[in-house]
Amino acid sequence: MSLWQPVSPDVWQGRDDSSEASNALRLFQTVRQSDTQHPSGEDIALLGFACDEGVRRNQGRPGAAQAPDVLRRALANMASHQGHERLIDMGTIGVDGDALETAQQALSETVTACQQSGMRTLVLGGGHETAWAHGRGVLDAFPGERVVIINLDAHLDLRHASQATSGTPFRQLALYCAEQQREFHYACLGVSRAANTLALWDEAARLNVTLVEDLDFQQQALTALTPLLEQADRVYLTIDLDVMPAGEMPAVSAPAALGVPARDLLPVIEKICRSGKLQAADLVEFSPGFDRDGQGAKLAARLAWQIAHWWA
Ligand SMILES: N=CN[C@@H](CCC(=O)O)C(=O)O
Ligand SMILES: [Mn+2]
Ligand SMILES: [Mn+2]
Repeated sequence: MSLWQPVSPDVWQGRDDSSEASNALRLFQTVRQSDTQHPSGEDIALLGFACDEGVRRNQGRPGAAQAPDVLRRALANMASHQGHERLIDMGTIGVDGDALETAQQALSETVTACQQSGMRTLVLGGGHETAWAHGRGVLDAFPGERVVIINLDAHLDLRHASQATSGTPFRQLALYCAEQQREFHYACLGVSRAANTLALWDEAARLNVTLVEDLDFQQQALTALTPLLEQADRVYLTIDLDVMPAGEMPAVSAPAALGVPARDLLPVIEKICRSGKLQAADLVEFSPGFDRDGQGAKLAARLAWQIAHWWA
């Protein structure tokens, strides 16, 4: 089986208002496909990662493998504004059975190639195992540069485990940086004290992670961003959708009891996007089977929509 899967033509579909005016367009009419267009330096490569093997290994609720096309469909009918013309859909990378590491390697290499050709990368899907692949791809594209990883998440994902899971990506990235004598810069914003054991908090302290708890997000998150953005050469933003309250975002592997509402997340996301340093972003842990009337998909797609818009 090929790990790379093209996007089916029935995914990017929506309401056609183009007879009303030449700029009455929606994303399905402006997103370009990689096989028909040559990417340029200004483009944002949209990549799906159809994978939930990391969630399965982490004893979670599988389903995140279905995320890429569900999120593409939710994006398709949204109005196309500034920045959205830069989106170029490069297809989806899947996982063959339980061969997670092979799929992660494929995503990592694709991200590095896109980044080195001057594109930025927006990855949709996967459990948080996406971050080991996406983050490594960015690190490999910019050796010698200071890459700051900003994770909006209820969980630290610094687990110590015998194999890669959705709970280990930032520990893997920390080890990877240490092997290369690179500094590891990691911030976890929106983290829940109740959802992470003391052992994980100790690990975060050992790795000098910048932390803003869910309870303090409104007061502290924007302030905490300033030094992070100043010290960065490049930023990798990863959004674990379980950072939001379960009532807003039911469609995740591990729903948050409290969470940070999207309204509070968005100013932080905007500041990161407008910093001029954002190189890569992803939305992970979306699990469509747990959605309610497509509301979680719409909200996740709106975050992706804002990122592409503010990135411009
Ligand atoms: N991606 C990470 N997920 C959480 C899952 C927690 C849970 O299943 O309750 C973690 O490992 O901490
Ligand atoms: Mn996570
Ligand atoms: Mn999480």
